[in-house]
Amino acid sequence: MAPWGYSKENGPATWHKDCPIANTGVRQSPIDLITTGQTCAKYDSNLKPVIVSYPAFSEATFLNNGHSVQFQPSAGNLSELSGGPLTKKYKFEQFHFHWGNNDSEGSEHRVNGKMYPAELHLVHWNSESPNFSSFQEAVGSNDPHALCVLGFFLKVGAENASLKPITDLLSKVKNAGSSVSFPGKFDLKAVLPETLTDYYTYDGSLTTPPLAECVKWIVFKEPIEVSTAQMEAFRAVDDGHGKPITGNYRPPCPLHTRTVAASFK
Ligand SMILES: NS(=O)(=O)N=C1NCCCN1
Ligand SMILES: [Zn+2]
Repeated sequence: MAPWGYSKENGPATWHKDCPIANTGVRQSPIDLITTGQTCAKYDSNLKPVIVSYPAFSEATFLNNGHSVQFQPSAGNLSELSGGPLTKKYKFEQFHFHWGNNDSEGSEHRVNGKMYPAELHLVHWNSESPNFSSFQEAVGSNDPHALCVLGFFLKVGAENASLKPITDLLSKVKNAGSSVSFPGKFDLKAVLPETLTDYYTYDGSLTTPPLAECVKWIVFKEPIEVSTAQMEAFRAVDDGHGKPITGNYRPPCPLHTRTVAASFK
């Protein structure tokens, strides 16, 4: 089968052919985060702020893999995540983005049906588990919380100086399969809001094949601002078939019996 993607021929509606869990899974991601009514997110006063320890990365690869652009530091990186709903420490693996070809679509998670123009995912794996000792092993582990992904919505506004080193690099990885070694240091901490207190959290999956149901999702309420020019830079990245990636987001999946917790009222 042709590698998966987001076109009519290989997009989310076809992924079940190689990944049956796409249709049979009961904890698939993304979801629509509903804030009022029956199945809405429930405030949980026990939810603490998320704690990140992200020393500036000094060595990383920035890659266009044909379905997103991802920033992956070298194996030695010491960046860690804890707190929030987590009981363990997680190691940073990579970050990547999902976006649309206009400002009314692009995020994977939605809030009361509203999509943002893009969504940033920071991917981590549980580094304290006795059952695996790498990201790839974590994905294949069947552990319900092997991974933790932090999701941040992007909205159009002022230019984001902290993300500029990334958005300025997009033209260098325009072609699918291309990658560059990230020049200099990158301070991911500076991209994030200062306090990581207000978020939704639920048990879900990877939103791309293999769609493994091993992710503790933490999606932050406050969007991060980027400029129109920065959004346009994402929309110029190619998918390997000579076309721009025009919407690398999976539609929302059924909640089934899951509940969503909110760390804020
Ligand atoms: N969009 S997602 O859920 O983070 N999906 C991922 N798939 C494999 C690599 C890490 N992330
Ligand atoms: Zn993602």
